[in-house]
Parts: sequence; C-alpha cells; structure tokens
Amino acid sequence: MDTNARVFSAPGKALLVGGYLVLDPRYKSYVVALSARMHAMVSTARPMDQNKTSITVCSPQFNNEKWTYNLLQGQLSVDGTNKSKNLFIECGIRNALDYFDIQNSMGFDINIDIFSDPAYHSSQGSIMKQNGMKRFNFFNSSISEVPKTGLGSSAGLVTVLTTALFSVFDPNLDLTIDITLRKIHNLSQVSHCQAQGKIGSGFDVAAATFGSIAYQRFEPNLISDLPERNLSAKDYNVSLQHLINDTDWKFTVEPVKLPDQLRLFLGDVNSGSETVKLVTKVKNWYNLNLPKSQEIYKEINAGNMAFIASLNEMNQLSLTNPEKYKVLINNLNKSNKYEDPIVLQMRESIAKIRDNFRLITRESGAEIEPPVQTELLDTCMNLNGVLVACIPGAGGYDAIALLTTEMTNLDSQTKGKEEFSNVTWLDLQQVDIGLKEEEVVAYLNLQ
Ligand SMILES: Nc1ncnc2c1ncn2[C@@H]1O[C@H](COP(=O)(O)OP(=O)(O)OP(=O)(O)O)[C@@H](O)[C@H]1O
Ligand SMILES: C[C@@](O)(CCOP(=O)(O)O)CC(=O)O
Repeated sequence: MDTNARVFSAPGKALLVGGYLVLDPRYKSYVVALSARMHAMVSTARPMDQNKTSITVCSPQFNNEKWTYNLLQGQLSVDGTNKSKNLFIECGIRNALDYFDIQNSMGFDINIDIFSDPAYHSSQGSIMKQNGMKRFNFFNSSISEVPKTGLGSSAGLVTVLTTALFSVFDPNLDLTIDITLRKIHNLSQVSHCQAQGKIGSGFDVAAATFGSIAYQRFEPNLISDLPERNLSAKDYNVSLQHLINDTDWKFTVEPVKLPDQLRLFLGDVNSGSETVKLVTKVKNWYNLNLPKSQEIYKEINAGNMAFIASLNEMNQLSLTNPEKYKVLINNLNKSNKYEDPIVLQMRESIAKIRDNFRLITRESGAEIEPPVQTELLDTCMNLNGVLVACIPGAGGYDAIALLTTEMTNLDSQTKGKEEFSNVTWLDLQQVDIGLKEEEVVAYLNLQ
C-alpha cells in the first residue's frame, strides 16, 4: 500500500418512522444512524502501462473478491477477471469518473478496500480479525452468499466509495465543509439510485452522509431526468455536474438525536423480505384505492409527526427539568406499565402507525406487519424498559426495532424464551455523525 492512503467511513441506518410515506417528498421520516459503519481505504499506485488506468475495489472480508474496471482512451470497461457483477461499485465508479470528467489515463491505478462492521451481516461461519482498534468478521463466501441484516450496506458502500474517489480527484477534500458533503451526498444518491433500479427514497444514503436525521426526500425526477449515458457521454457529464453542483435538491436533513438515556435496539429476525416487492405492492394498492389510501397515509403521517414530537418533548424535558426526567427514566426502568403523558403519546402514535400498516398489509398483500411480527412486537411491549416496539423501514420479516431505556437488558429478559428464538439483538447504538475520515493505522495488521 502507498503512504498516500486515506480511509472514510459512513454509518448504517434504521428508519424508525416514515416507511413508504418517505417515498413521497411531502412526508417526513425519522432516521437513526447506527454505530455499525462501512469503510473504504483508498490508495494509488503507478501502473505498469501508463496509458491505462485501473480502479480495483476489493472486499477482503468476503473471499477477497475484487472488482476491477479499466479506463482506456476515455472508455471504462469491466475487467474480464471479475467473478461477479457489483452494480453498486460499478455505478459509483462510473458516476465519479463522469462527474470529474476523467477521460484519460491518470498515471496511476486506484485501489480501494471495503470493510463492513460486524452487525451488517449474520456472523455465522465467520472468523473475527482485530487489531485492538477495529474488528471485522471474515467469511469464506462471496458478499451475495452471506445473509445481511438490512442496515443499508449498499448505501454505506456507495457513499464511502464515492468519498474515496473524491479524495483521489480532489486531494484537498475536507469533510467538514458542508458544500463538499452535499456534493458527495448528491453524487452518491445518483449512483445508488441507478444501481438499485430507482426504487428508494434515498434516506439510507442521506443517513450515511449526514448521520441521524429527520429526512424528506428530493423529487425523484432529479435523477430520472438525467440523459442516457450511452447516447452521449458529454451530455451526461455536463448534466451530472449541473445536477451535483448547481441544482437545489430541496431535500430536508435536520439533525436529530434520540433522547438522553434512551437507546435503540434492533432485533434481526433470521429471515428476510424483499423491499422492492413490498414497495411495488404498496404502490399498486395506493393507486387502486385512492382517495381512501391517501386518508390512510395521512393517518400514518399524523402518527409519525406525533412520535417525532414526543421525542422532541423528551429531549426538551431532559434539558429543562433533569430531575423530573430522571424520575421518568427510573420509573420506566422498573416497569413497562409506567404511564407518563409523553410516554403515552409516544405509544399511542406508534399504535396508530401499526394499526394502519396492518390494514395495508391485509388489503395490499404486502406483508409489512404480518401476524407473527405483531405477536412478537406485542410481546416486546411487555418487557421492562421498553417504550415502544415497531417494524423499521419496509417492515416484513427483516427486523424489529425497540426504543428502550439505556439500562434495559434485553438479553437477560429474552434469553431461552421460545417467543424470541428467532431474534438476535444486534450490538448497536445510535450515532449522530455521518461520513467521516478515519485513521489509516486502525485498519492495518488485522489478525
Ligand atoms: N462489504 C461489501 N463489499 C462489496 N459489496 C458490498 C459490501 N457490502 C454490501 N455490498 C453490496 O451491497 C449489496 C447489498 O445491498 P442491499 O441494498 O441488498 O442490502 P443492504 O443495503 O445491506 O440492506 P437494505 O437495503 O435492506 O437496507 C451487496 O449485494 C453488494 O453488492
Ligand atoms: C419502503 C421504504 O420507505 C423503506 C425501506 O427501508 P429498509 O430498506 O427496509 O430499511 C423504501 C425507501 O424509503 O427507500
């Protein structure tokens, strides 16, 4: 590795409220950034052939799989030695080259190593390697074969990859500058959206960049209106630069923080759901059932807003009346039956959201909160220290989310119980910060 290496990391996410509605720019969502992060270490080296530049992305944890792309006379081609396609990597590289208008060989090759923190994947069959600063799970399988927990690895990957390439093409890159962060965000959204088939709201890329946020999306046509790259590379590059640098995306990212002494638990539920299929079914149901479906969305949105308001009230109370706040937290620690007006409001708002998603589940055939998850969430609501339990993101059979007091020990309350036999509590906390630069030494000599 060259001494010019740099490392960037970005957090995973949990969409606590706002699933489906956030696909429409009118509705606000609440996104918690997580302590599990994706990382990209980038370095450059002189190529043997000065007329050719290659960009190689390696995933040391997943069988050391490599994806190489060659830039020759302004054309980027996929290297014949790649064992599989990785659209997230390919779109990230193509858009970064287009944005910086890199036409010719740069006189060096670019190497990027990707690392993902343990919580992104089920740890079964892995070996942990560490160096006293970082620890990562290593698998003997390729990335597509290892079950994921749904924390947004692809959004994190695209965001750190884009940042790594920014740092090569603009060596003065400084992530503390807001406009720089926005450009990286915009470019990452374009790449992630193209790779994902233009389905998502972009909340995951926004959290990877900006951390925990109240998020309202940009208009989807910002990206879908880009010209076809295949028709004219020049048109595409100019439009892309204009979109990234000079266009107001009109999205909202307000920094948020879970109230003091509360924490988010995510339970991985050992099966999985396909977000794309769920979204397609819900969209069909929505369009076929207007105006009733819009009324249901309004109900859910009222629940979402009330939930966010109750988090804000708790934050306020912890600042303005710490004594009263302490009593509230202590009472919650002792019993889940404790009723305080703010806690009641929070529980009622989640109940309203869940009621409506169960209705959509029945009517649309999209299993957002199927009966087994209802049973599990209701059981969680009886555990001590639990304020609310819900299905994060698209719902389905992926995961459950619990907001609890910091003192709550879910392991001891659920261990050995049949109802929780499929649930693995992930080792995670909420974090405030999004994209950041890391120390290179923290990634060396993992063993
Ligand atoms: N460490 C990695 N190395 C290489 N590619 C990765 C890595 N982590 C994720 N990816 C890419 O991201 C894809 C997974 O993205 P996908 O959007 O399906 O899941 P996710 O983002 O983790 O979860 P979700 O979309 O449910 O939030 C992988 O198939 C692979 O292409
Ligand atoms: C259904 C949706 O609103 C949320 C999907 O969330 P997740 O990928 O299941 O965490 C889609 C989106 O916003 O991209």
